[in-house]
Amino acid sequence: MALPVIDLAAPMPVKAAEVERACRDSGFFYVTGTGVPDVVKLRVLRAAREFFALSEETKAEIAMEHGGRAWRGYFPVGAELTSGRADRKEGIYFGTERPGDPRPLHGANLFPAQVPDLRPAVLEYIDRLTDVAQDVLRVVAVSLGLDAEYFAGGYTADPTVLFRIFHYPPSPPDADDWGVGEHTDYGLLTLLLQDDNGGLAVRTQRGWVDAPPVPDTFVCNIGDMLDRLTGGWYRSTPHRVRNVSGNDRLSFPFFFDPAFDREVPPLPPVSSSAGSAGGARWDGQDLRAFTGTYGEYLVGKVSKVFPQLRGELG
Ligand SMILES: O=C(O)CCC(=O)C(=O)O
Ligand SMILES: [Fe+2]
Repeated sequence: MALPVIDLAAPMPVKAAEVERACRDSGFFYVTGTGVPDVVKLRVLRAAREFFALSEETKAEIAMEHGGRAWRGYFPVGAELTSGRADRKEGIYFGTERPGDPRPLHGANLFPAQVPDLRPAVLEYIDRLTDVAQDVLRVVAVSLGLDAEYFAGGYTADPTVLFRIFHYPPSPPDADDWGVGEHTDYGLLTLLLQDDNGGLAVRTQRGWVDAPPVPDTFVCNIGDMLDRLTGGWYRSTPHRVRNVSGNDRLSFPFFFDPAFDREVPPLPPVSSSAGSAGGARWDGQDLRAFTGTYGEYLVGKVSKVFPQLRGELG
């Protein structure tokens, strides 16, 4: 029942077969052998913990309201919605540091003066994880019968990178709200670092399966774009979080998505049964029906998450 662990240092044919199996099954697996040093993870964990311990007033100095259309900054507990319902979490939104880039969801990050190490920690983490994501996509490409550089030379040559740090306060055991309500991710690939507390669960074909922390790994999951590109051959699977550990939980999802200005047409079918393989999607949406750039798709999605900021994205 446990989710598989895939070693990125394994020979390509081995890892490609494992990735294919995992992506057709739940779309969730762990990656190890990524080469990301512990210090890079510890540094971002430590700085995040320091940030969330600040007063609400201090944290609000980098509130998302100050991030404009770059869609960056801090949001307090209860401000972010999943499927219209408030999540029990607070967090900070980041992305690739690109001061002056006027596109929605691009631009400069907001960093807190009170935790000076957060800036270098986050920027280093984003750099490292960008390399890991390109590596995972090489394996995904090969698993689909494509050239290893298919993504890096195309959809993700200039990727849309969003990085978030979440703090989930403890939920009582009988809570009926969620840290993050059930959802799928929007893009190609998500890589998640989490602390020791657990709480993430995945809705597989066999029922809900926990994705607890596993040392020296990231949780990796396929997003809607890869589901769409493969006509449902690879599944973007619903997941949710409830932190019943009794402790404060920190998690670090890194979203790796197609270039903002690119159209994302479906790939050629990988097999005669691909396209119908997945059956109806969990939310009844037909991802293949979408046309336009990835940016248009993404802006439509995120404006539902923070309705009060919708105007910024216009
Ligand atoms: O915090 C987690 O474990 C998962 C977060 C998540 O699913 C998301 O941000 O899309
Ligand atoms: Fe997610």
